[in-house]
Amino acid sequence: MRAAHTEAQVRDAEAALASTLADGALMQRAATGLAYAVLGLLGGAYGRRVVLLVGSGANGGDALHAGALLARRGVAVEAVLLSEAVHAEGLAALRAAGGRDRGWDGTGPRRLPDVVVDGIVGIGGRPGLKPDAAAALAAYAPEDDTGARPVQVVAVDVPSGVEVDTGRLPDGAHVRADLTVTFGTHKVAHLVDPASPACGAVHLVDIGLGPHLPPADVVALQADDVAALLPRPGRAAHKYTRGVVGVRAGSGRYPGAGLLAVAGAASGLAGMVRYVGDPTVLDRVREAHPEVVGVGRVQSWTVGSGGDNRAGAALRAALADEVPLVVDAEALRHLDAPVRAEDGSSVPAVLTPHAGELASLLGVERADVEADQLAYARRAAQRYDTVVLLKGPHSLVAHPDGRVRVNTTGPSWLATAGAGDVLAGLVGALLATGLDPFDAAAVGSWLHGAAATYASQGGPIVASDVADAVGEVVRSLLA
Ligand SMILES: NC(=O)C1=CN([C@@H]2O[C@H](COP(=O)(O)OP(=O)(O)OC[C@H]3O[C@@H](n4cnc5c(N)ncnc54)[C@H](O)[C@@H]3O)[C@@H](O)[C@H]2O)[C@@H](O)CC1
Ligand SMILES: [K+]
Repeated sequence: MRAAHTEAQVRDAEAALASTLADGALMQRAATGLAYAVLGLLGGAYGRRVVLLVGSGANGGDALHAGALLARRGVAVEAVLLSEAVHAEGLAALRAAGGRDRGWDGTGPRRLPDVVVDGIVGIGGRPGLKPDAAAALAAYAPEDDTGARPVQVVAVDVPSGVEVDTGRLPDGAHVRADLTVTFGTHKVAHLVDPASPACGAVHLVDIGLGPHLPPADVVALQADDVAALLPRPGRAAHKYTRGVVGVRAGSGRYPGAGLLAVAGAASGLAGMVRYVGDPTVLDRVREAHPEVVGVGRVQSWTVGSGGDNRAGAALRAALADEVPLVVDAEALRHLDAPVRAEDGSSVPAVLTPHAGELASLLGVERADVEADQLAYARRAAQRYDTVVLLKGPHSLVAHPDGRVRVNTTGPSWLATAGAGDVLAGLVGALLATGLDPFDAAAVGSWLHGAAATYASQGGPIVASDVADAVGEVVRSLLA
């Protein structure tokens, strides 16, 4: 499990740990990890040039101490001090090791360095960069019109300027890193979009914080977590004990969505798939998936993918069964908050909106959701009193109690028509096997992304490729 903590949680844990250690020991651990990560990126020391952008706090102190270690190894290190007052011990260490420093006077370098280290601000930073910091960054790590850079940028702890606890980006400038070296635990911004791409690759340095950290509210499941949650048929299993998933999706207008939702549901995780819906879709489903059967009892429903104006009726029919369900696409438009069966009892559900659909569920603008995904996913989970899977490059699975699982699997090629239909069917199948909605949504989105990676191999894919690859991913997890 990759855990992401908030600034306050990190500060409490650091205080508890620091009280057991000599002064400055934690910063030394952080700076050493940072220096070795930079050395790895440089691929050597002699002849390499590193510039440190240094702000007023301990984040700048990390950069200065790492710079000292790099300078002792033979790297040419120059610190650009962006504040009158920087970490005094760090600066002394850098100077003693032969590193140079200068203030920022608006003039850029004669020759660009190999790596720029962003020690402007860490978890104590306010959003955005001050004009001096933004100008120094642009001078030492210039970008062309496409955003490409000749210089690699390593962020200390977090890319300066991003919002650490929310994953939001500021209105103004922020650092865009190739590598972020963080300490003790991940921070929310490392996992949550739109901030997470600004972190580049994230490298975690263990500074001994683990025992002092509380359970994280924001986590990302890893392969072993998913393997542990995967349903496996017992020795005495038969198709009904493994779970029956029903699909009410697709329409005369969008027959393919029905087929793809069935393909996701028919990944082999549940014991049986039923399709209930448009007769023309049913014929095509039977042709493509001869194992799929018609009306009967189910342990879960997937409703709404590629639906038409009958999606409301399909949703009501599914809710009436009072089994767990996935509510997707068109069916989302017919949901009341909180999600309840007709008799008022609560029904375990997973809503699977993309940002636009989540915006409609909450009566806000799509751009607002995209800018503040964590907050809006949590708000929807609370308002609808159910698990919400907000689909995106890093999909969020939000529980009404505030916990969130971030999905980090899947290539950009997964942004393809019908991929959401496959996901809805897959999560429905996992619900049928008995996983609770939070687990089914998180495991489903992890498998969906991993299947896309497997199918893509770095190239283009279509949605049915994703469904076809789920079995292979499950096999490798179980191996
Ligand atoms: N606390 C600890 O025990 C450890 C902290 N570490 C480092 O310490 C960092 C946190 O240090 P600090 O609490 O000193 O805070 P920061 O270094 O994040 O920065 C806070 C300082 O920057 C100024 N500032 C805030 N927003 C700014 C902005 N947008 N532009 C320019 N200046 C701004 C503030 O006035 C304050 O002086 C962590 O991110 C990590 O890098 C590590 O050394 C590990 C140990
Ligand atoms: K930073």
